[in-house]
Amino acid sequence: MRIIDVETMRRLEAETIAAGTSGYRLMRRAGEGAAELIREFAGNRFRRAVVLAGGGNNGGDALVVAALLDMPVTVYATRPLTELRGEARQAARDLPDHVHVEERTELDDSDFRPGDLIVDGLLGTGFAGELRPQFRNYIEVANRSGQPVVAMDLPSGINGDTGVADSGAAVEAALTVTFGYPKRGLFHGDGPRCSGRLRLVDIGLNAVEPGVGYGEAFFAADARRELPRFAFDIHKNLRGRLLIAAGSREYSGAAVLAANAALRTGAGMVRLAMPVSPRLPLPAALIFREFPAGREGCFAAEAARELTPWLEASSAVAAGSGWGDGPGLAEVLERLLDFPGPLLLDADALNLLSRRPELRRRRGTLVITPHPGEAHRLARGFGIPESADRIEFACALAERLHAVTLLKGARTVVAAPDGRWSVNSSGCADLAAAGSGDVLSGTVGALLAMRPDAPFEMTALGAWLHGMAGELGGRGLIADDLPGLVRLAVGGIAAGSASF
Ligand SMILES: NC(=O)C1=CN([C@@H]2O[C@H](COP(=O)(O)OP(=O)(O)OC[C@H]3O[C@@H](n4cnc5c(N)ncnc54)[C@H](OP(=O)(O)O)[C@@H]3O)[C@@H](O)[C@H]2O)[C@@H](O)CC1
Ligand SMILES: Nc1ncnc2c1ncn2[C@@H]1O[C@H](COP(=O)(O)OP(=O)(O)O)[C@@H](O)[C@H]1O
Ligand SMILES: [K+]
Repeated sequence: MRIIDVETMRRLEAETIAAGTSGYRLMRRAGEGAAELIREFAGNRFRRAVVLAGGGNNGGDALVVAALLDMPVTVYATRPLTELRGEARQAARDLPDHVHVEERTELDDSDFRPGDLIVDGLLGTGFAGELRPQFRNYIEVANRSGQPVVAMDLPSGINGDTGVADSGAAVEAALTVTFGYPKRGLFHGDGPRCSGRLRLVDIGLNAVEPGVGYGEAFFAADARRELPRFAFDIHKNLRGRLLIAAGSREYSGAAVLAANAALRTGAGMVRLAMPVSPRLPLPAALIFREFPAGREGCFAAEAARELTPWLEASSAVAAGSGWGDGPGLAEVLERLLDFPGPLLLDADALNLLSRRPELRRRRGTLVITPHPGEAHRLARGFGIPESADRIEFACALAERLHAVTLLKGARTVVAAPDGRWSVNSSGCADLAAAGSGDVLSGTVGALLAMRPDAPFEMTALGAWLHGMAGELGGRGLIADDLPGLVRLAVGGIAAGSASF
């Protein structure tokens, strides 16, 4: 989905309205979509919704939500609802009697209590200039309450174009529901930190013209389009044959996590090559072999030659998780780089490549999945200037290494050597846990094995499925849980579920 700036958003709204859809119709669609997502997010955890309504259309969206929630609702309005204009005025008129409205110049801590779900409809794309004291007060008290906030369109206080909280205060949302198209500010500056989980509601805006906009963000609709679909009578050999070359004596768990994830993502056949026998039980569905190890418990150089029959039997390879560091690994890496299909390199394979950039030659597609530390080492090794802007940095790595580059973190970026890039919308802080990257490498590897011809799309899809698995797991998640949750995310998308 194309990322756009505020001016383009206004133009598309105006054009859609001129083409015959009323502004209020658009606002209703936004509010209805948001209310549905809030119901799903909230479950039965909350006793009351507190809706913060500013004086513009962002407030109007929140009033539509207030009318639709099936729990007690209190609206704190920054100005009398009778002073609202246009569509927001209409939304105020349509509020049912049971919604309790208070016009408040100021809020204090006692205005929120445990069991509240806060809806932020203070400021959206119309926010400009210095935050007025009343809005700053609303934002600060809401953040201080510790109750989860769902932001309408943008977290209030965030500039829709730059993502910067220019006035030093912005809503820290648990969930942001953005309307029509994702705005640029959600992906820069304070945007990723303040927006929390991200969802998009289609409000039927005119389509953005090709070439307009700024890059792509990957949402559930993109996952629905990209997920490989199989004929009813497919054979396992056509569902992707992945070789995972991973692990060491010290880090055998990494290999097992990657293998589980690849199987649960739906690869037809997964082979796991390790330099040791894992101390953990392996899934029976896995094909496993122990390869020669050096003294330090890592792959020995002889493993490079012995891998040949397995490489010939595979449609993609994922390598590097838990490799550790040993003298034989460079030869193994060289052998893998000769593999003609897609090769995913992660973790220690990337660190090795950073130290030995001359090894970078390739017949097939290379996909790299660095976390920020590994990306930093690659930048040093390959002489790439580091950029504080993660999108720019991922693009520079992709271009220099001629590799589809997945730069991990909140709002993971996937960049292609040809300049395309896509920011992932799914994911949450619960993914910041040991082993979660190993699962990602198995998931992306499986998708590359299924669709070797679409490495950029499959890598972006893998990031989305992994992020969604994290969201499904939530607090207390450990990497061992993730493969099963990836399966649920894949299953939900494949079955056309309305969730996500
Ligand atoms: N149009 C459509 O069809 C659709 C629009 N949609 C929704 O509308 C949103 C855009 O609405 P918008 O343009 O009304 O602006 P909005 O974000 O509510 O902000 C304006 C308000 O903020 C105030 N304000 C401004 N600066 C301020 C400051 N520094 N400090 C404090 N206050 C400040 C300003 O106050 P005023 O200057 O009027 O006193 C005014 O009250 C968009 O994000 C989306 O949610 C969806 O429903 C889809 C259909
Ligand atoms: N704050 C966060 N929000 C969303 N995703 C995150 C966050 N922190 C980490 N992740 C994701 O978790 C994974 C961590 O991978 P990595 O750092 O390689 O972990 P490990 O090496 O322990 O497996 C990546 O997919 C990354 O994008
Ligand atoms: K908002």
